[in-house]
Amino acid sequence: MAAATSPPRPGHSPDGATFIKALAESGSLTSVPSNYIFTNDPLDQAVSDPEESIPIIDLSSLTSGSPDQRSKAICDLGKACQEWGFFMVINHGVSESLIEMMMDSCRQFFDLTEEEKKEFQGKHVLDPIRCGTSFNLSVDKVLFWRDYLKVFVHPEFHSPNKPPNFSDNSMEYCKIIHQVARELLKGISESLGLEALYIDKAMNLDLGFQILIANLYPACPVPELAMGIPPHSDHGLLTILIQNGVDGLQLLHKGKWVNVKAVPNSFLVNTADHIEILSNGKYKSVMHRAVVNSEVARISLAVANGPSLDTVVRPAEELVDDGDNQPAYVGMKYREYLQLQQSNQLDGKSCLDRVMVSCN
Ligand SMILES: O=C(O)CCC(=O)C(=O)O
Ligand SMILES: [Fe+2]
Repeated sequence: MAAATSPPRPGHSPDGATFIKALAESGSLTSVPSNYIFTNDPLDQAVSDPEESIPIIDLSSLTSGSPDQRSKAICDLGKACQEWGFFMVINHGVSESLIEMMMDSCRQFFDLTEEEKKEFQGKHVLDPIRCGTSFNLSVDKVLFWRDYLKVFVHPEFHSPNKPPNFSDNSMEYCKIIHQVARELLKGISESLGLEALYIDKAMNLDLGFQILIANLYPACPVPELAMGIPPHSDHGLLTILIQNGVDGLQLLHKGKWVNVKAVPNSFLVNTADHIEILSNGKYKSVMHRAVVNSEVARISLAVANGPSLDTVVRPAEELVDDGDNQPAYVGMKYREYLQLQQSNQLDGKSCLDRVMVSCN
């Protein structure tokens, strides 16, 4: 436990990780410790009321609508992927009680003692259960105001054995989220002019790699000086995120940062790097970041839905030719991509640059 006179210094304790939660809640902080100071360009301020509103997709029109409703939903989905790389999903059919239970389990995980959480620290970026602070302490130059738990949940299901209901809740929640992701990917395939199950088959989603990522961003005394998670794109196909009613996610849209004001009970979905690769750049992965606030802790729960680890992802053959649509990305096995992304600093879309043809 941290005494008020000697607050823990995350990332610098002899035994590895200390969590930002302990530091933020120690009552000893009036400012942001220097190793957390993240200087944002003032021009990077986010806007709350963008001229265009963030797209909303009604999942029920996609799964059980009339043919006309389904065609419209596919068209809306394609537009959302092309113009934003982000959309909110409503009428997703996942019960509010399951979402609440899952959120509670995450909160209870972060409320475990430091000693208990350290059991799940993990050592390697591909360890199936890993909790920690910031992003990757061995490479982060500035620390982020974030604690996290990452768990591989598909095709093999893992779970910490504490708190008591975490395993049951995450198994049920992640299974449903996998189905939602597959439904959305059917619509996205069709919006690209491919057959509905194209992405499902090409990415071998029966063995699709799924990671549950719980993020805790404690209240911060001077939020302008710290960053929860810096600008980045996600590595998989689609990330589906919920939060504890506290906003903080921002997206880069047409060169401006936009605050996401979440519609209650919606899923916040973003397209990730492997959709960009597969679509040969027609749909880009969206840059996003999470900011912190001085009032309350924010918890977000992101489920990253990716290809199977052994899939070599490259642009869909149907979308490339020898003329104007030459492949813009080289193929790479998802496992290698993941390892690359998790082992390096989180730095915008630098990982995707490595598979872009123009950079090779
Ligand atoms: O907390 C958020 O809203 C974003 C989290 C995120 O981008 C991530 O976990 O990859
Ligand atoms: Fe992300």
